[in-house]
Amino acid sequence: MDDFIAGLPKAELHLHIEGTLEPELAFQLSEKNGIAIPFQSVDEMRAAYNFKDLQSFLDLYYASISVVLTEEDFHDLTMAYLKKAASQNVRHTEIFFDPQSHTDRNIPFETALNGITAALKQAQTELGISSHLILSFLRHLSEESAIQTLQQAIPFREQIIAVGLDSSELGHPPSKFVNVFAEARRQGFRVVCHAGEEGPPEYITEALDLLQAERIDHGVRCMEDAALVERLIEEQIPLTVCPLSNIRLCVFETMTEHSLKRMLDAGLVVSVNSDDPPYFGGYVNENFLAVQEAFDLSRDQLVKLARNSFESAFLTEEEKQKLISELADYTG
Ligand SMILES: Nc1ncnc2[nH]cnc12
Ligand SMILES: [Zn+2]
Repeated sequence: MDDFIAGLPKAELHLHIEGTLEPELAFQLSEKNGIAIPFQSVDEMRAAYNFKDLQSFLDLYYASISVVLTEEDFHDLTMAYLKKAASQNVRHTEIFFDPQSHTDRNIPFETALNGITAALKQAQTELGISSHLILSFLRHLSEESAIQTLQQAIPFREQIIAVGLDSSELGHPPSKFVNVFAEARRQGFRVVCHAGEEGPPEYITEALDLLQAERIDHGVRCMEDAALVERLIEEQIPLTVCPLSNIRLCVFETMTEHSLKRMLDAGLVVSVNSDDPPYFGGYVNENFLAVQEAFDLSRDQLVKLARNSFESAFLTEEEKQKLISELADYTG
């Protein structure tokens, strides 16, 4: 099954570029930029990836990104992820970036954006991997701050396909961001939203009703609300699930308790993604492998998850069909 998963064509739709910083690159950038990190070695840094909940992870995630400063740093960070993704046969990826985590440390919006987009373009030609970029607002900050961030994004509208909402979920419901999402939709951005990771199913409903989210990131707690599950199936709302992330952040105690298999069996449009791979112990293929092993998934079920990833992407019908036919030809 390892080889079957390795070669399976797939899309990755839930990936935070800031969360792809490997300790090795963090140390290189720390030295280059003269910014200290509170670890003596790569091993010590990796050993700190031991979280009790989402917030304990976010504290380290925001502290670690402080070493990434220049356009070149953002380019190198993004290129490292894209090379890894291409090596795992990711054919298309939709990447989050958190501009407020950079503008709040006086890095101009366009420094992060230009570095990331240069890498996306380079990877399209050199690695044959296509990508879209999603601007994610930090929900622990104010709506006013999100509005300012949206304004900074307007000149770069063509380079950003969608807006999303991430960071500390509990206590920061989608309803806090109704105005900024309404304006983003007016500007032509597609809409996604992290909901139902640590937060209750009501946050998923709010994301759909109040933000008009077209895709839910995580959404694993939808299974607590049968009417919501029915709605998500009826409306074919995709859910980008991140199995290893959910275990490392203690959303579920063990993989066999994870809701992914129940979600798949119910007919929800679920895909498998890595979220913040070095922090959670694996890129997309390690996530596929973990759920395959926990639930003894068949080849057909793995193909279904890969097909869902293409169906859920912000691609044209023609682009989707091309990738789906590549998947149909795949025999492992
Ligand atoms: N899993 C996650 N949930 C919320 N915000 C995040 N930012 C990076 N990873 C995240
Ligand atoms: Zn996420």
